Parts: sequence; structure tokens; C-alpha cells
Amino acid sequence: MKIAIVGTGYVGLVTGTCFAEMGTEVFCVDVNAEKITNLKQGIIPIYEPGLEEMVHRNQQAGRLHFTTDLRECLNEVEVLFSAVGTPPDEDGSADLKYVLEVARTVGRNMTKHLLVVTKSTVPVGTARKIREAIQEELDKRNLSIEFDVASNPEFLKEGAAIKDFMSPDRVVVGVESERAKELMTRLYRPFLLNNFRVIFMDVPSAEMTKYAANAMLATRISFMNDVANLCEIVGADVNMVRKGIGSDGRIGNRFLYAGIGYGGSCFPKDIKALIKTARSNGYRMRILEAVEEVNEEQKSILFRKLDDYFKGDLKGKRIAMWGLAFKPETDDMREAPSLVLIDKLLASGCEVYVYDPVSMEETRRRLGNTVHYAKDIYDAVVDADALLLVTEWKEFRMPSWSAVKKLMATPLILDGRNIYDVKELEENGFVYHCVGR
Ligand SMILES: NC(=O)c1ccc[n+]([C@@H]2O[C@H](COP(=O)([O-])OP(=O)(O)OC[C@H]3O[C@@H](n4cnc5c(N)ncnc54)[C@H](O)[C@@H]3O)[C@@H](O)[C@H]2O)c1
Ligand SMILES: O=c1ccn([C@@H]2O[C@H](COP(=O)(O)OP(=O)(O)O[C@H]3O[C@H](CO)[C@@H](O)[C@H](O)[C@H]3O)[C@@H](O)[C@H]2O)c(=O)[nH]1
Repeated sequence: MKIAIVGTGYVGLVTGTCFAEMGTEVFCVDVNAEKITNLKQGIIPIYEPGLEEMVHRNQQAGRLHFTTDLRECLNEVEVLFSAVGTPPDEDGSADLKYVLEVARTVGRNMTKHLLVVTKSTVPVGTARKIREAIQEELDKRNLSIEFDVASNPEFLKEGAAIKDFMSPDRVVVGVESERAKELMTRLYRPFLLNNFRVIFMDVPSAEMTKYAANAMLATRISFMNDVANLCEIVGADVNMVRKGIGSDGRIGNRFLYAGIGYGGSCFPKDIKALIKTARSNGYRMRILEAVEEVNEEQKSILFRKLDDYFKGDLKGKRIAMWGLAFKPETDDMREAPSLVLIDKLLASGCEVYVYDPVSMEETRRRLGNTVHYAKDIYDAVVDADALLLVTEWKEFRMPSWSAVKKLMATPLILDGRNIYDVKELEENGFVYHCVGR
């Protein structure tokens, strides 16, 4: 089978590469010419464990192609996935301009039946708009060509994208015809050996499933952050509470980690978009409004602890930060809580020394020379008045505390991810604070 994936970002590149790995011939299309030129030479635009080797393997096998021109492959493929961005509009709703542009390009150029599948996260009703946009272009050409639309939202997590795509908990597919169902079944059949289920449903339900899943996950995080803040006030330890409640099978132990708030390219924008969808339909998602509010405040929690420690006198303080990316194993800085923290530190007159294993280049692109870029974890803490742990990369988990202590000016550690052992740090002479204890 031959397929096209339009949009070669985190989702498009992983989707295309994984389908190619299973033997499908894939054409990855993107309007960003630099990205495509690099990909043709085997240069991968993102950091995602395992992706580079898989891209190279499938390129060499002749199953994975890259192009800027959809017309080159449009009439060779049976299925087209749209995986372009759906960034938030000014009012928080999902901006569909890229999604609809792809639909119009399809309508202007298709010459035979095509199944158009949306992988991007889009509000309920988008498939209908895509159908109308394609039909409008066909009408302008006075052509009557049959086509199908389907929704196949993606649930991969950055940093674990390959594993999530190859062995997902489930695949959700919204279809409107038997033909679309048959094509999607055929396409996903090679993956079924990995023991997952394809759940077919109607298109609006598939579109809504994606938002509901992200909303539920974000709700768990904000709930735990709220509990963590109360734990601090009343003298409980959120880490113990997490273990205590997570062992109840109905609750489950994943996605219950208190921290400095959720970030990334999905939760913040998708929660906003769902709130907006509800409002524009005359309904208020009150729980999600609270989820957002808790999350916004949580991003400042390390700053508040630092400010309390120095009694509001932060001017000229030298602050070290370990971690910048919104989570480990990615270089993605979209909506990273570190950016909010850095803003506050700089506004208070601090000098900020940052280190992250893979996000330094992306941070430099965003922040220029407003912060100092350290060579490694030890370089970052030289003469520091505090160390803030922001992202729980593995290499931050067991540093030499005696070396860190010798280098720092003030032995203060504020742990935004609760990864250190309080006893060990206090024995090493540090003042240590984490979230929710
Ligand atoms: N990043 C994730 O982990 C993730 C996971 C699940 C779902 N999603 C959803 O998937 C979608 C894509 O997210 P992403 O993070 O991969 O975005 P991204 O910004 O990394 O990539 C989008 C790509 O689409 C390209 N593009 C835009 N218009 C185009 C056009 N007309 N033709 C061809 N290419 C075009 C852009 O140049 C860009 O390379 C979003 O709706 C997002 O919400 C993302
Ligand atoms: O217990 C937890 C788990 C996560 N986070 C934070 O939540 C954010 C998102 O993390 P994660 O969900 O692991 O990463 P994403 O790559 O953003 O993946 C989410 O967003 C994707 C895009 O929609 C979906 O496909 C995934 O299923 C969904 O997990 C990060 O800032 C994490 O630090 C916590 O604070 N506590």
C-alpha cells in the first residue's frame, strides 16, 4: 500500500516512519523546504529516541520518501494522513488554517478515490469542514470524484513516540463508510501483532476522544498539584499520598506526579481549545477551567519558594537550572514551564545559568543571551545561590553532591520534580525543598 503523510513534524515524521517500518510505502510531505532537504540527507529535525535510525533504515530500503510537493504523490496513494499543526488561535480555539489548506490542495489536485485521514488534533466538526473544502475544489473543476474522510487521532507522547506508535494502548478510528473502514483495517493490520485494539466509531466521537483523553490526563496532573500544595500546608507528603492512592486499581499509579505544571505542545493548547469549543456551544467546562488555573499557578511554585527563602531579595542572585525541556527525552520547548520560571527570575534581577542535555540550542534560539549556557551540570552550579531542578532527565538523578556543594555559593536545592531524597541532601548539608512535602 502507498500512503502520504502531510506535515512532517513530531507526529507526521513518527507516523510516516513507523508505517514504513511495517512495509508500507510512505511519502512524507511538508511545506518547509529546509526540513525536507535535510530529511532527504538523513538529517532529523527533532530529538526523538530511536527515530533517526528508523528513518535511515526505511529511506535506504526505498519505503520512505520526502517531498515538498504533494502533487508528486497524491494520485499514487490510497490514503492521505494530514498531520499538520493546529496551534491555538488568539481566543484559544484550534486554528484550522493548515488543516483546511491541505484539504483544498487535495481537492485541487486529486484525480481518483482517496481516503483523507486527519491525525492532527481537531475539534468536533472538522471532518465535515474538510469534506466541504475538498468538495468545493472538485466542484470548481467540474469533477465528480468519490472520496472518504476519517479521523484517526494520535496519542503518542514525545520522548516515547516510537514505542507509543508501534505498541499503542489502542488506535481510535472514526469512519463514515465501509470502504474507509476496510482501508484503515488493512493499513493497521501489521501492527495488530503487537496486541492492540483498533476501536472504530463515528467521526465526531473520534475527534472528541482525543480532547477528552488529554483533558483527563491534564486533570489528574492539576488535581495532584492541588493536593501537593495542600500537603505542604497540612504537613503531609504528596509522594506518599501518590503511592497510597495509585495502588487502587480504579485510580492507577501513572500520571499522578506533582511538579511544576504540565507543558508541551498538546495539553495547554488542547485544554484551551476544549474549553473554547464548550463555550461556543453555550456550555462551560468548569473542571477544565480549574485545571488550567491550577496549572498556571503551579508554574511559579519554584519561584515562590526561592523568593520566600531570600525574603524577596533576589536581585543579583545567581541561579542554576537543571533542565529546560517540558519533559525528559525531548528537545521540545513549546509551553515549557522553564520559560515562565526564567522570565520571573530575570524580571527579579537574577542571573540564570542553564543546562539541559538536548534543549540548549532550541533555548538559545528562543532566549538568546538573556541567560548563560553552562557546559554541564557542574558548570551550571558554580557560585550559584540556588539550584532549581526543572526537568527530570536521568543524568540529573545521581550527581556527586559533594562536588555540587563545593561549587555552590549557597547550598539551596529546589526540586520541581521530587526526584531527590531529602535525607541524603540534608546529610550532605543542603537546604532542600520539593513540591508537596
Ligand atoms: N507533538 C505531539 O506529541 C502530538 C501528539 C499527538 C497529536 N498531536 C497533534 O498533531 C498535530 C501536529 O503536531 P506536531 O507536534 O507534529 O506539529 P509540528 O509543528 O511539529 O509539525 C507540523 C508540520 O506541518 C507542516 N505544515 C504546515 N502546513 C502544511 C501544509 N499545508 N502542507 C504540508 N505541511 C504543512 C509544518 O511545516 C510542520 O513541519 C497537532 O494537531 C497536534 O496537536 C501532536
Ligand atoms: O504525572 C505527570 C505526568 C506528566 N506531567 C507533565 O505533563 C506534561 C505532558 O507530559 P506527557 O503527557 O508525558 O507528554 P506529551 O508528549 O505532551 O503527551 C501528551 O500529549 C500528546 C499530544 O496530544 C498526547 O498524544 C499524549 O497521549 C499525551 O500524554 C509534561 O510537562 C510533564 O512534565 C506531570 O507533571 N505529571
